[in-house]
Amino acid sequence: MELFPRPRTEIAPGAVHLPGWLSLDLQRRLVLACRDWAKPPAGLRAARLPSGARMSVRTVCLGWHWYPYRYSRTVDDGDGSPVKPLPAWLAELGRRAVAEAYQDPAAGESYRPDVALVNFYDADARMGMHQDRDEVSRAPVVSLSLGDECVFRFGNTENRNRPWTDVELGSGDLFVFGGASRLAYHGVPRTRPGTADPSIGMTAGRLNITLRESGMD
Ligand SMILES: O=C(O)CCC(=O)C(=O)O
Ligand SMILES: [Fe+2]
Repeated sequence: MELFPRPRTEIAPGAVHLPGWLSLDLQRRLVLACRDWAKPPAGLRAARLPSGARMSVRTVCLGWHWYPYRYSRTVDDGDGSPVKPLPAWLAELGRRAVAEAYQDPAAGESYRPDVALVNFYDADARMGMHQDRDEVSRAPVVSLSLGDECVFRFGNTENRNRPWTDVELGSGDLFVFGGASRLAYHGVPRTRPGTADPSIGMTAGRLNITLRESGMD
């Protein structure tokens, strides 16, 4: 429980932050599910960038497997296994997230996420500024955070430089970006190790789940 709950904030048009959106029970359920999804086959791995460098963040995908810079039904850059399915309950959580972030039940109804990227950050992991643009659909991205807090840098749609807004994302926070912000550059310059609440079942690190509509079939 936070002593001073933070309010819903529109960071940019179409980009909404809802602090503490997930109950502790749901956070626990998601942590357990992430642990399961992380197992091989088609488990957690650090993607290799075209430069040859590995990402410091480790990722497991559901629904469609993402690797720089495309989607596939199989883990083409890893063990070749079929990607794990995206559970219906997680897609439903995504619909609720969009409805509540935009205070628009119809926007929630029509949201059909079919991809989830589950990212695990250890104390040293970070994510450079990038756009989520490998999806054909321009439906919103739903982001759920668990464990350690982080600095989430939300930039502009033109380039990876300023102007940007640094948002503190804590465990249970929801961030939705769609509409005019759907192609905004964003990244995670740092996490805040040791800030996680162990009662959700995570003793170290940060998890982030993004839900997306691929627009593919
Ligand atoms: O970890 C985050 O909060 C952002 C993750 C992200 O931008 C992505 O997976 O594309
Ligand atoms: Fe992203």
